[in-house]
Amino acid sequence: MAKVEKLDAAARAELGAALPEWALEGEHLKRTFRFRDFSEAFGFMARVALLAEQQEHHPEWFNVWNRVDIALTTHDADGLSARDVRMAKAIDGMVGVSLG
Ligand SMILES: C[C@H](O)[C@H](O)[C@H]1CNC2=NC(N)=NC(=O)C2=N1
Repeated sequence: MAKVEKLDAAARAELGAALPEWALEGEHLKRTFRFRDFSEAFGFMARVALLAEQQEHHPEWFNVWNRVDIALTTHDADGLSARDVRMAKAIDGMVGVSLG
């Protein structure tokens, strides 16, 4: 995979406004999601997994029962890139969508 450009300082400064639910921690964007139960949490993870395959960009994540912690970074950039911002926005767009 070709090297990917890291976000520059101006782009990083805009993250708080663009992604208010996400915390910028070093080279990761982090957000914790909570659901009614494990089934809903895992359903969400399945949807994010399909998104990750579409975008060829995969989250670092951790699940315990109804909680899913997601950390986004770009391994090919050794840091944050526009791919993480695009993925975070797409994940935000899924929240609240019925998991059936
Ligand atoms: C070849 C493949 O597309 C790359 O290795 C992709 C896969 N998923 C990835 N996911 C993340 N988070 N960062 C990457 O740099 C990355 N690279």
